[in-house]
Amino acid sequence: MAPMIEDDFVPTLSDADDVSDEEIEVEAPSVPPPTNGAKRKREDKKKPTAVKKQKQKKATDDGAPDELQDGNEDKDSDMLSDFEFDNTERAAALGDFDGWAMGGTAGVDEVMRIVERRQGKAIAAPDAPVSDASDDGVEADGISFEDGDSEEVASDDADDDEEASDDEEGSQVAGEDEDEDEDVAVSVPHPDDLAADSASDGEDAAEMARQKAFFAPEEDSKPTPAQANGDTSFASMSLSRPILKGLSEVGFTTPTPIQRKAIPVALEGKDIVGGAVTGSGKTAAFMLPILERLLYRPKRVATIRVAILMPTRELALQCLTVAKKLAAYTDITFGRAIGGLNSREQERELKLRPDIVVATPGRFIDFMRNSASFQVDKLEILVLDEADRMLEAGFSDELNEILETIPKSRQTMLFSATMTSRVDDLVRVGMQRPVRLMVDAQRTSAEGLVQEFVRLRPGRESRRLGYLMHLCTEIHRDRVIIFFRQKKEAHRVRIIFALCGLKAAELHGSMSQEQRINAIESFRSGRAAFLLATDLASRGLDIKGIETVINYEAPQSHEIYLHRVGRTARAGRQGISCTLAAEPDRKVVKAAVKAAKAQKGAEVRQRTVDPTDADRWQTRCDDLEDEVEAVLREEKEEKVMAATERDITRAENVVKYEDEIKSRPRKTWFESEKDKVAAKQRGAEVLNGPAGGEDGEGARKRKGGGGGKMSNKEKKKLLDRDERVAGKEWKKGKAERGMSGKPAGKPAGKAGGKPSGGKPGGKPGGKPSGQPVGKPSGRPVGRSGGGEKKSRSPGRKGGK
Ligand SMILES: Nc1ncnc2c1ncn2[C@@H]1O[C@H](COP(=O)(O)OP(=O)(O)OP(=O)(O)O)[C@@H](O)[C@H]1O
Repeated sequence: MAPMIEDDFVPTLSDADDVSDEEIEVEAPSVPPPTNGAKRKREDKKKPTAVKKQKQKKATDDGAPDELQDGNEDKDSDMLSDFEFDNTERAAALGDFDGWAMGGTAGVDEVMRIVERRQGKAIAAPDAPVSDASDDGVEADGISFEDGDSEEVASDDADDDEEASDDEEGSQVAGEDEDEDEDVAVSVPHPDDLAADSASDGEDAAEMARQKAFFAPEEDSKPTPAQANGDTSFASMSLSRPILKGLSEVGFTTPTPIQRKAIPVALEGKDIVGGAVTGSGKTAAFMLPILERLLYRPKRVATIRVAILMPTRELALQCLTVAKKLAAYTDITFGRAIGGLNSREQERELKLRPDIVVATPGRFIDFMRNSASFQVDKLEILVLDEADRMLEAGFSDELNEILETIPKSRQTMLFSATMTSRVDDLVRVGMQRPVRLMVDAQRTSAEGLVQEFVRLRPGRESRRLGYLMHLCTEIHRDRVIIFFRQKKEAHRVRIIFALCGLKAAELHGSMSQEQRINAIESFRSGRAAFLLATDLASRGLDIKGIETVINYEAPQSHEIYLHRVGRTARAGRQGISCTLAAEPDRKVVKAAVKAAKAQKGAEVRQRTVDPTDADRWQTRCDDLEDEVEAVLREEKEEKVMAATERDITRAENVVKYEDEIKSRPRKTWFESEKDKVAAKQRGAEVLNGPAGGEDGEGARKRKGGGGGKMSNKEKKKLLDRDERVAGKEWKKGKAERGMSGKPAGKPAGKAGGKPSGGKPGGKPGGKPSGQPVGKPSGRPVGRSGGGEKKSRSPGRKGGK
């Protein structure tokens, strides 16, 4: 039985910390901590005023030396009464709370500009409403970007988290438009589906036994006195006043089921594997106990205590916004390590050692390696949101490096709407007897979701766009997110929407971060009625009032389908998903319909579209083909011109700031471009089946349309191989890892790295430093001192 949490006693972070005077002396909050190596000298060095000014500008200043160096609705009537939110009170407050109200320059729309320019002289506007896109807009609120458009930068951009987007969009490297044709995701079974399909009863039983041994039994926490009296509010959960004030500010009065389960367990410091349907409040489920525990941290020494890792930059930004709002009445501090945003600015924030760092893995590693002031050796809590995604092959290298650097002795929490319970996946993360908290049955969709399917009969697949246009002009006309498998297709359809006068924005990995955020802002604010996105946007995005999700094609797996359709019908609201289902989409559609039928209360319906309506639109779109090509050409020309201008500015800056640039130590990179491509390939293989060797033949055949199913032997082989690779990676020693594909120059062991604040790791004979109270003891600590900061790698990429 879990111990009762007394009103006045909440286990705190680092209660066991031995805070020495030495630490206090060296760690004045605003002064960067002393450290070893050349990097410190650089940080201490006064920068020229010109450079400072440059840094304050947004990333659109292509020539700034930083960039050179960094190269790198409320339809409240729709609320379900049994969703256990307090609807009445929330309605008023929630109207104001929007995790995406973070600014952005909505309206900077290249496609619209080109289309309008061309429409002025070329084609007559169709009889549809005309877009009012303009170039004015609100300035981004505290977000500055890196120049993601530069090819030179992109090729060096090891801190870029494009893995997330690119994996989801196929194996293509962002920015390489020429290769788009290779970016075709073949409709083949997802390995998870295969595993589920092929698992024999014997394997099931063995896995169940392993899970029983691996997970701690879930115990009901003893109700607090308030709860015993029937109080189900947050106030009954022993949360402190500042947290309750934050909650009331955002209008959360009653915990959702996952929050009710997770908060007490997380407050005890236990590891958690949590799963609950999309839009059910998982973010607050891990954030609230973290904030509560941080209230009781020792405050004399600033230390990074919590890292929250997300698979995409947009999610990280969203999570940060929500966290800051919940923490509005506390003194808890936040930092970012998010790809695509200005890294100097983030580095400055991180130097202050914020309590919580919200990060994407690539940028997190970049700071671990290249910023001496980024100390993660005192990390006490690690959260992986969208954890099943983070555990996929595309992220395994990053995750391994992070896990081997941060203290083994920590609390780890994993959350996702499609959370895996497979022990092999979870063992990798180094969890200790985690508590499994699965609120909803596996593979369920939100209660308020109606799932529509439009069947495209054989021979009518080529009319897909005609169907989409009909749906978007006649049926689902506002607050619609449309998912595509390929960036290229999303962009093409975006141009067609613009040519037809439909207000749309697009979101995919070939866009700069600034464009990505502007696209979300444009959709969020209602300037764009449609958001045309790839699976970059399928997970986690919480944009208020999305009424409909359209799947232009079904995604690769049922899991991704659930995440996509989960962008609507969130937090007890109603929503519709509409999937265009032709023969290649069969497998996923079948799984979705089967799951929905098994789910009590889930509504599935078939929508019929008159073929002549679809044909009329298709003909119209076909007629626009030449115009689409012309727009694409103009876009390309503008890109080339912009790149040339950037090169000139860059060259001028190299000359102008030569001394400053040379004085900086070079960065080390987590992955070379080649490594990145290889990692993406591995991710794509896991999703689509291997592309080379014996298995590759099968994959090629499938891609070519022949033989769509993997044999049982192929499935087993794929799974076995993944398990072997994962197990090996995790067990490998540092030295061994250093020799196998990790970037050259990475030290195999500790090289004089001093833990943050000069405190030696681990109290002699005591609990390892940073071990939260209430944490089950006995976690094997694989490294001395609960984590050493890696020394800066002498390895250098490229050579200036
Ligand atoms: N206790 C609560 N009361 C009212 N609204 C809530 C509560 N908790 C969360 N919400 C709202 O529910 C919505 C969904 O929350 P959140 O984004 O955390 O869902 P999620 O479970 O992480 O979804 P996904 O699986 O898609 O990432 C948000 O708009 C949030 O503001």
